[in-house]
Amino acid sequence: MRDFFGALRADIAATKGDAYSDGSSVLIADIAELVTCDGPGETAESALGIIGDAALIHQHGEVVWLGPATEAPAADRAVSLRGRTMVPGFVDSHTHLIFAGDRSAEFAARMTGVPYDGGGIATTVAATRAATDEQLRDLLHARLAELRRQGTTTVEVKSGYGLDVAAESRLVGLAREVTDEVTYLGGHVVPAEYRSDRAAYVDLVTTEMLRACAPHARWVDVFCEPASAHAFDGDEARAILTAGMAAGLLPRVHGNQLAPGPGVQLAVELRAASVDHCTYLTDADVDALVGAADTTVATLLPGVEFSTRSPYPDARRLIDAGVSVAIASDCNPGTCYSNAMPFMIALAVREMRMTPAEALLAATRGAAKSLRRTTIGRLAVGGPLDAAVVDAPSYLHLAYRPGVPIVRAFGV
Ligand SMILES: N=CN[C@@H](CCC(=O)O)C(=O)O
Ligand SMILES: [Zn+2]
Repeated sequence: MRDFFGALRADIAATKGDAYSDGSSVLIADIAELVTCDGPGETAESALGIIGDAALIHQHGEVVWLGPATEAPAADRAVSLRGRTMVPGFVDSHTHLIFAGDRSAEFAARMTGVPYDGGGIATTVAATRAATDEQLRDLLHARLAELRRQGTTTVEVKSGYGLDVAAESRLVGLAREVTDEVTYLGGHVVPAEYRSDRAAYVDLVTTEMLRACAPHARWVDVFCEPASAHAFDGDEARAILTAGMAAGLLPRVHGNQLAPGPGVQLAVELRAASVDHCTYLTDADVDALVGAADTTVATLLPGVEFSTRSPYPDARRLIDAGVSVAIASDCNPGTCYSNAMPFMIALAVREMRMTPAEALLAATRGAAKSLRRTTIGRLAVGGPLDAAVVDAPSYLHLAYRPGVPIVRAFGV
C-alpha cells in the first residue's frame, strides 16, 4: 500500500539531523502547488499567492528561498514532495481541547431536535474536575496528535471546564505545556454552586481565579450569550473581559452563537482580537465588524452548526461587506467534537458558500490574525517552515475530498 506520508517522514528524518547540526540547507522539491497565503490581498485568489511547480529552501530554522522550481538555487540536501501541494499549517484559533467525560448521548439527543443551550457544560465540568492531571494530559495529547495528523500546526486552547480557582488554574497550566495560545475562560458558564448568586461567581472570575490563571494565559474569553441561562449577559461579560485586560490579557469573545446579543458590539468596543461564532448578527453588528476589520476578526465555527444542526453564519454577507473572517474547529464535547480543520474548510465551502480560496485563507492567515500572529498562517522568506502537505495536485482537494485523510502537518 502506498504510504506517501510515511515515506516523506523518513526522507525528512534522513536529512533533518544533519541539517540542524551543520546548518546545511534543505531543498523541498517537486511541489505541484505552493500556496503561500502571502500574496497581495486584493482578491482571495491573489492573497493565496500560489506558485505552481515550486520549490522551497529551508535553513537555520527558516525559509530562505521559495519560488518556481526552475529558478531554485542549489542546496545541500533535497526532499521531494513528489507532486503534492504545500499550504501553511492550519491555525486552529478556537478550541476547548482539555476535558474529560463523554457527551455523545447529548449529541444523539441534539440530532432528534433537542436544542443546545450550554447546560451540558456542567457534565463536562464534573468529569474534568474528577480527572487526574495525567488523565487530562493524555486526553489533551491524543487530541493534539489527531489535529496534527490533519494539518494543524498552531492551536489555541481554552480553559473553562474547571470553573473553580484550583481547577481553572490547573487547566491553563496544562494548556501552557502545549501552546503559547492559552485562553482563560473562567467565564464559560456559571457553575451550579453559584446559580443563586451569579454576581459572586463573576466576582470570583475577575479576582482570585484571574490572579491564579493570568500568569499562564495570553487571552481572556467569555461566553456572552444572554439567550442562555448558563452564560453571561453583556454587563457580566464586560466585567470579566475588562478585569482580564487589566491583568494584561488580550480579549476574545464567544458571541452571538444562540441568538442576537451584545457579544459582537462588546468585542468591537474592547478591540478584541476575535469574536467567535457570529451566527446571529444584526445589521449593526455587521457594520461594527466592518469598521473593526483591522482589529477584530469574526471567527466562524461551522463544525458547531453541523454538530448542533443549526443554521450556519452568513459568511458571504460578512466577507462581501469587508469583515475579517477566520474559521476554526471549536473542538469541544458539547457543540463540535471534531478538530479536523480540513473538514471545517469543506463545511465553509459547501455550507457557508465561501470559495475554496476564502476558506483556506480563513483557516490560515485569517486565523493567525485572530491570534495577532504574523509569521504563521503564511509561508514566506524569513518565516518558519510551518506547513501542511496535501496529498493532491491542488489545494482545492481540501474541500473536494471531505473526510479523506490527505493532509499532514509538515515542519522541519
Ligand atoms: N458555547 C460555548 N462553549 C462551547 C461549547 C461548550 C460545551 O458545550 O461543552 C462552544 O464554543 O460552542
Ligand atoms: Zn468555544
